[in-house]
Amino acid sequence: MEATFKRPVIGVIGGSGVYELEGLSDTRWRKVESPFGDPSDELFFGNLGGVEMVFLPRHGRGHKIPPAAINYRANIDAMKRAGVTEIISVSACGSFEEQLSPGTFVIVDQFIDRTIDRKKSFFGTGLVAHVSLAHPVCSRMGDILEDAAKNEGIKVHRGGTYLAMEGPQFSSLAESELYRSWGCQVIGMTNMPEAKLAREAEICYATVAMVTDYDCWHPDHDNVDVSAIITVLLQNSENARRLVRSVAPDLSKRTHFCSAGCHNALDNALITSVDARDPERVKKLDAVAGRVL
Ligand SMILES: CSC[C@H]1O[C@H](OP(=O)(O)O)[C@H](O)[C@@H]1O
Ligand SMILES: Nc1ncnc2[nH]cnc12
Repeated sequence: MEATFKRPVIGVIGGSGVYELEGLSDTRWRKVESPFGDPSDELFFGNLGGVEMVFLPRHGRGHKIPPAAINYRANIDAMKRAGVTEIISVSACGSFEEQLSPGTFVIVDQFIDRTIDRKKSFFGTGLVAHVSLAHPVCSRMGDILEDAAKNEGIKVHRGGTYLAMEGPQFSSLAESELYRSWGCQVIGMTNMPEAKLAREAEICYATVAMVTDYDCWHPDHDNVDVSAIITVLLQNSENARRLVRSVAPDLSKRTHFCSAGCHNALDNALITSVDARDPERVKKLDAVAGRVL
């Protein structure tokens, strides 16, 4: 079915240390029901100079949910139901490179998924789909985020591979060295399967990975711990807020579907013949895949 153009609604998924989005008007927290279960929290709706915004704290307000227990499917499904067309993921991360020092914002462009115990697809038995993840983040959003960060005087690095680990423990030194030898730039515990699910839901997705530490490989820096991460995050939260405020109007200027193809990710993805589909699964996919069902 032809896609119908929907006006941009900017979603923000806030990670560690980012539990609210200030500076919006007409704000309200509202529960959004999902057939995939409970999202991490209510969604926070608001308006930023005419731009519709929807915010979700990934770990819930008060940081109650660990990375592996986050219901990523419910979160993305709820965002889709709320009309969100592009998601900015704001995440804390460890750095594998000397020059990516704490405080640097990395606009990630690739992922390696080492998570093991998470639901990673909306599809499955009864309705099988395979989307492309060759380019797992939206390059158009990446361009806008990079320009905005530079304009705001934020130290930004364009491109980089985010190693998604299962956690909740941080890496061993051997793992940290392994990921460095693979050429990864940053490490975190949450952006997979989030990015995969956003792609299946045809929502543009971009990660702003805020470096908080050097994990445990750097001989001149202490091994990462939560208090060090929070200290850096608090120092950087104003930068994160300025970046979001600065990109929202630019993202909302889009008058066509995403030029990078995110809004058409399901065009050639479904493989189960119509008569073999499980009606129950099809029903749950009304928001995520209704366009192609
Ligand atoms: C608080 S330390 C580890 C924690 O921080 C990152 O969370 P998020 O990606 O939501 O900012 C990392 O992925 C871990 O979940
Ligand atoms: N070193 C690290 N490893 C995993 N997740 C992180 N989040 C912030 N720093 C991290």
